[in-house]
Amino acid sequence: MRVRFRGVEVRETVLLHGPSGWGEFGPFVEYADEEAARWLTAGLEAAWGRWPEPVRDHLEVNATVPAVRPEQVAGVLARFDGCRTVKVKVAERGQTLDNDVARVAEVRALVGPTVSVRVDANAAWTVDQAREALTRLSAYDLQYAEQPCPEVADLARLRVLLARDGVDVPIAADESVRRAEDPLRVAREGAADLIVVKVAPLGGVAAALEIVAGAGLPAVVSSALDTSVGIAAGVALGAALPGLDLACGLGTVGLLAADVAARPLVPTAGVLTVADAHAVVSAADQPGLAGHELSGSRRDWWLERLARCHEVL
Ligand SMILES: O=C(O)CCC(=O)C1=CC=C[C@@H](O)[C@@H]1C(=O)O
Ligand SMILES: [Mg+2]
Repeated sequence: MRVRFRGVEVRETVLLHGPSGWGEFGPFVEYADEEAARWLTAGLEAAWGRWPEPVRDHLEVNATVPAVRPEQVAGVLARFDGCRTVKVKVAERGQTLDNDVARVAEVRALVGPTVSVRVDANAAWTVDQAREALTRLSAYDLQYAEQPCPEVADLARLRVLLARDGVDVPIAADESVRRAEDPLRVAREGAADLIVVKVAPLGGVAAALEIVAGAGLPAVVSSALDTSVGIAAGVALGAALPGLDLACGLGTVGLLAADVAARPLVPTAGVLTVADAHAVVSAADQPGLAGHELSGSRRDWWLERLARCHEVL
């Protein structure tokens, strides 16, 4: 990683190659096999299966700003060409609400009033903390707040409290969808205004499409910090969604210090195209692989994990 993101400094992943092209298997290292196995299903779908037909040929993508200091924000934004939406990480462990306010204020000052700004707390706040934080951050005009609190019931309660306070910040569910036993519960309980969907944690493009249909809420497709190969699957999902009004969090290849593809899937003029994603997945080779291969015990660890997850399927 160029800068630390969700505690990750070095991103490791496995690329699979099958008759349909390249797939990715890169569950975060702390995930147990049962959860990681869904990521394998997604990788196998990409390399051996078929994705649904696209209904659009490009997607708008958001810039993603990790929990950096305000003086680092301009440098991060410079890596996202033409993005009209910015997502800012907040509630990072070891930081304060003042740090979040300073970062979001810097983003808003740099992008001006017409760009949309959203925040992602990764389930780090209690309801009271979220209420206080979003009340302060709403001064910077937020498009939405992603997973402010961990529990579905907390999200539902927060929505009621914010409405009562007159704080207009919609709530998006991410972990409550991708890490939940029941990904539709958040929709059933009225706990979110929209959902964030990610191909790998949800077990593939087809599975994610079903969840969006079942939820009946607007959806945003986001990455799992994948290489261009995994991002291509995200583009396939975004391209197949019947409705898509918001920018997708698929611009994260620029957060990696290096990528595997000859033409990395980074947004140009704020968009990613289905044609470019298709080119990555169907390439004969991924040239970056040669420079980034794992060896020794890390390689063994991934191969053993792959085998164990395959057993779970
Ligand atoms: O949505 C984006 O802008 C980028 C992707 C992103 O934020 C994430 C990718 C991978 C892991 C997550 O912690 C994080 C997220 O929570 O959405
Ligand atoms: Mg999130």
